Amino acid sequence: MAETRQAETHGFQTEVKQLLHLMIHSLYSNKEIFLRELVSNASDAADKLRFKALSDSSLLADDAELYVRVSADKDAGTITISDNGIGMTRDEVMTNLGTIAKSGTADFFSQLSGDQAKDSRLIGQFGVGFYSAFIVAETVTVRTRAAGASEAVEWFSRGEGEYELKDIEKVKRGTDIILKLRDDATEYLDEWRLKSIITKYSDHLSIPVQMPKRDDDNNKQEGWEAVNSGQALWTREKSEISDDEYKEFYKTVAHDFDEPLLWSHNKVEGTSEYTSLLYVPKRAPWDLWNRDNQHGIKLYVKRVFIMDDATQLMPTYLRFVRGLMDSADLPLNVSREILQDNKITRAMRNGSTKKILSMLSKLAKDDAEKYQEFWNTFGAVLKEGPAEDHANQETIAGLLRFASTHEDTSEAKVSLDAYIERMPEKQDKIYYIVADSYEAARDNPALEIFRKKGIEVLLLSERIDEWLMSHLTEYKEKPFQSVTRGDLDLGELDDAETKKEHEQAEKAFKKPLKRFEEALGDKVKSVRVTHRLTDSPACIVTDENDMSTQMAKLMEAAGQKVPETKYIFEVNPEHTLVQRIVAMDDDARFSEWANVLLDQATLAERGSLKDPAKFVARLNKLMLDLT
Ligand SMILES: Nc1ncnc2c1ncn2[C@@H]1O[C@H](COP(=O)(O)OP(=O)(O)OP(=O)(O)O)[C@@H](O)[C@H]1O
Repeated sequence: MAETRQAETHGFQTEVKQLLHLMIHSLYSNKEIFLRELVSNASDAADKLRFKALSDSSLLADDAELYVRVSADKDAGTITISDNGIGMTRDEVMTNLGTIAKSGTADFFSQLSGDQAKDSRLIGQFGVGFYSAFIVAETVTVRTRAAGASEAVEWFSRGEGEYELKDIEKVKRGTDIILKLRDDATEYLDEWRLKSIITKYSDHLSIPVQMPKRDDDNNKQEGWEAVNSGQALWTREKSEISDDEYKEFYKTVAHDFDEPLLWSHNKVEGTSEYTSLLYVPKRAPWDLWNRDNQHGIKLYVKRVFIMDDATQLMPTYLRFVRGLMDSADLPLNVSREILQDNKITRAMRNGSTKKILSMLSKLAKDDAEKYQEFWNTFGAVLKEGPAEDHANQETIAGLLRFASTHEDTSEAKVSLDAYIERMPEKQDKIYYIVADSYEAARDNPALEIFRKKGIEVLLLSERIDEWLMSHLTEYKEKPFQSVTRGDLDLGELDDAETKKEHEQAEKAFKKPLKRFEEALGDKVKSVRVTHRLTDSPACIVTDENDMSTQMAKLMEAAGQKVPETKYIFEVNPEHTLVQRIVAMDDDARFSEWANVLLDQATLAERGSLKDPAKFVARLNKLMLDLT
C-alpha cells in the first residue's frame, strides 16, 4: 500500500503561468474549444489504454467498454468530463499538468507580441490542450487513477500560480475533470449547448462520447447515451462526408483553430491496404522550422490508434502535413522500431508522399493564387525536398517558386515551367544566382549581360537556396547554371560574331591582364576578360569546381572550417575606368586602382571584405589624388 501523502502545493512552470494568462485574455471569443480539447484528451486516453491492453488485457479489468462522459450540474455550477481510459500516475500528473514539455517552448513565448489578435492565433498554433479549461473555469479539479494502479490523485488549481496535489480514493480507473465555471461561462451548463459542441467537434471520434439520457419529460437521468456517431470519419465513404465535416475533423486532429488549405482522403487497396486522410494547413505551426518537431501524422491499425507523430510515414520536407493513416496490414503490436524498416510503412510513406505532391501540383495548376498562399507559407520547407527525396525530385522541382529578373518583385512567383516556356529557342540552361538578399541578387553585376540579352535569371536569396541548388542539377533535361560560377559560356545564345569578338578582345587585352595579375598577386586565382559585364568595370566569380560564395558562408555560419576560396577576377575592357587605369604608366598607382576594383567586386559578391579599413584608406588616398 502506498504511503498516503499530505496535500502539497506546487508552483507551475513559468511558461504554464504565461500560457494561462494569455489564454484567458486572448481566447475569450472562442471559449467553446475547451470542450473539444478535453474530450479529445479523454478520447486519446481511451485510445492509449486500448492499445496497451493489446499486450496486457488485465488492464481493462471488468471495465472494458471505453467511453467519455460529459455532464453538467446546474446547482453546483460545474461540468465534468470523465473517461475510463489510461489515467495518470502522480508523476505523470505533475509533468503533464504542471509543465509544458514541448521543445522550443521558450522560443514560442518570445514570439508573442502582446497584440491579442496576433497572440491568440499563435496560441492556436501552439496547441492549448488541457490548459484551455481555464478559459471557462474558475477552478479545475482533476481526479485520476492510472490503469493497473490502486492509488489515485487529485489535482486542483485556480489557474493562477500554483496547483495542489493530494492522494484520494477513486473507485474506477481513468480521469474526471471537473470545471467550476466562471460567471460569464454558465451557458455551458446547458446540456443542449454541450451536446451541440460535441457533435460539432467530436462526432467522428471512435470512442462513444456519452451524456445523461433524460426521461421523456427531459428531466430525470436514465443512464447514459452516446451523442456522437462513433464512426471514425476516415472509415466512411468519401461521398458521404461533407466539406464541413472534413474541416471540423482537421481542427481536432491538428489542434488548429483555422480551416485546412486542402485535404485528400484515400482508400488504397492492392499490395498494401490502408486509408489516409491528409491535410495541408493554411498557416505554419509555430515550430515548423524545427526539423525535429512533431510530425503531424497519427498511425492507426485497423481503426485502433497506435501512435502520434509517426515520423516514418512522411518525409521531413512534408512535416507540415497533418492527418492520419490507418493500415490494414501492420500488426497491432507495431512499435516505432518495427516501423523504422518495414515494407508496409515504406509503401504507405511513398504512396502518401506522391499523393501530397500531386495534390499540390494540381492546386498549382488549378488555383495559382491559393498555391501562392501555400508557397509563401511552406515553400522554404518544400525546398528541403530535392535533397531528401531523389525519387520525386522532378515533381518537387516543378512545385518550386522563385523570384526572377522577369518579375519586378522579391516575391517568389516563377515556376521552372514558366521559366522554360519563356526561354529563347537557343537557350539550353536555366540560369540562377544565389545571394544574401533579393536586392544583392538582383543588382549583382554578373547579371548585366543577361539583362542586355534578355535572358531570364532566377534570383535566390533564402538561407536554404545554396543547399537546394547543390542538389538540383537539372529540370526537364535543362541543366542549372549559376551566373557567378565558372567560365560564362552562353552556348548557342552567342553568335559566331560575338565569339570572335570575345577572342579578339582577349588577345588585345593580354598585356593589361598580366599587369592586373602582377598587381593582385595571390589574392586572386586568375584574371581574365569578362563576358558578363556591360556596365561594371569588374567582378569576381568562383571556379566551376570551387565552393560557391553562399555555400562557404553557410558553412562558416555553421561553425565549420572552410578552405579559403580564391576568386577569378574578371575585368571589363570596355569600361572607361578600366581603360583609364590601364593607361597609367605608374605601376604603384595602377596597383592601388587594381586593388580597389577587386575590393569593389568582392563587396558586390560577398557583401563584406576581410580588411574593410584598408579598402577605405586606399579609396581615400585615390580620392585625394583627384581633388
Ligand atoms: N483525460 C486524460 N487522461 C489521461 N491523460 C491525460 C488526460 N488529459 C490530459 N492528459 C495528459 O496530459 C498531457 C497534456 O495534455 P495537453 O492537452 O495539455 O497536451 P497534449 O494533448 O499532449 O497536446 P495538444 O493538446 O497540444 O495536442 C497529455 O499529453 C496526456 O498525457
